[in-house]
Amino acid sequence: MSEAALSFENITCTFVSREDRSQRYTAMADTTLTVGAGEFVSVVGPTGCGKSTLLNVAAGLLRPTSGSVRVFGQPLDGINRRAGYMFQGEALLPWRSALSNVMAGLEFAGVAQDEAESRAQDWLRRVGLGNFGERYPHQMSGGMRKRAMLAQMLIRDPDIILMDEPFSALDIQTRQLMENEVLDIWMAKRRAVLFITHDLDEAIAMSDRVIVLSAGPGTHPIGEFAIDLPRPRDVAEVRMDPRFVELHGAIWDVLREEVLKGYARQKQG
Ligand SMILES: Nc1ncnc2c1ncn2[C@@H]1O[C@H](COP(=O)(O)OP(=O)(O)OP(=O)(O)O)[C@@H](O)[C@H]1O
Repeated sequence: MSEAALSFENITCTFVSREDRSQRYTAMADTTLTVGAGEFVSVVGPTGCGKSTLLNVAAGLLRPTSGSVRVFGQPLDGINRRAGYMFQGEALLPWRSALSNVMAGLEFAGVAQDEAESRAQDWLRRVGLGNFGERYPHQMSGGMRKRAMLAQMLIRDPDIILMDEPFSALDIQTRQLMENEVLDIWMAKRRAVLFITHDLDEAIAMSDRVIVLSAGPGTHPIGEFAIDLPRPRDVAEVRMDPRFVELHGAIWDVLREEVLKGYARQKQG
């Protein structure tokens, strides 16, 4: 069996509590999960349960309190150099054009200017921004900025792709277009993807496997579902598939209670 691209082994993350500095809050407890090479895995869970914490651990930005992370079998120590990430917010440098933003990672890695520029131009074309390389972030729509961020991440050809609700700020049509684009690119490259979302439809439409997290504190996986829908998929059309509806029902059965618990916790403040 080939080695997992990413494996979390008994990960626990505790933080100093924001409410009472003398207390600790256990965000994630004893979490074990893997993402196979070439596998698209989504993690869903109620708001505030620890999804971003999990991604930060995978990126090497946050060291777990206990447990370990392996990247293609090697213990992760520091930043995960084999991963590219795309977070919820805006990550473009406002003083750089789209082209210049997309080539930034290559420049930092010491790639020659000419080559960086031609590869960036190619990636801009692949994400549908071929004619917009000169635009600055404030001259682009939210969807265009997300496309540029996608190109900025993919240009470095990471072996593992980490995405934290990357399209949550987009309108539904733009979002579905981008989800399909990500799937097309993923089908061509088959990198390992860990995709965080609170949107169950998005998770099912895109993934090979969906993992459900419990509400915090002490978040951990409570369900795992193989998504056996045929590929290639169109994220809008696949939702009509009777098997999609069936999977949605089964996963929602597990997720519902946790969403209610998470909501109640938030209301308590
Ligand atoms: N640096 C920190 N210090 C203290 N508490 C933290 C820290 N980071 C996260 N937490 C807490 O850990 C829990 C999990 O946070 P996290 O951001 O991972 O959740 P999430 O599932 O990504 O949330 P959302 O669905 O709102 O994006 C939350 O209760 C949060 O308040």
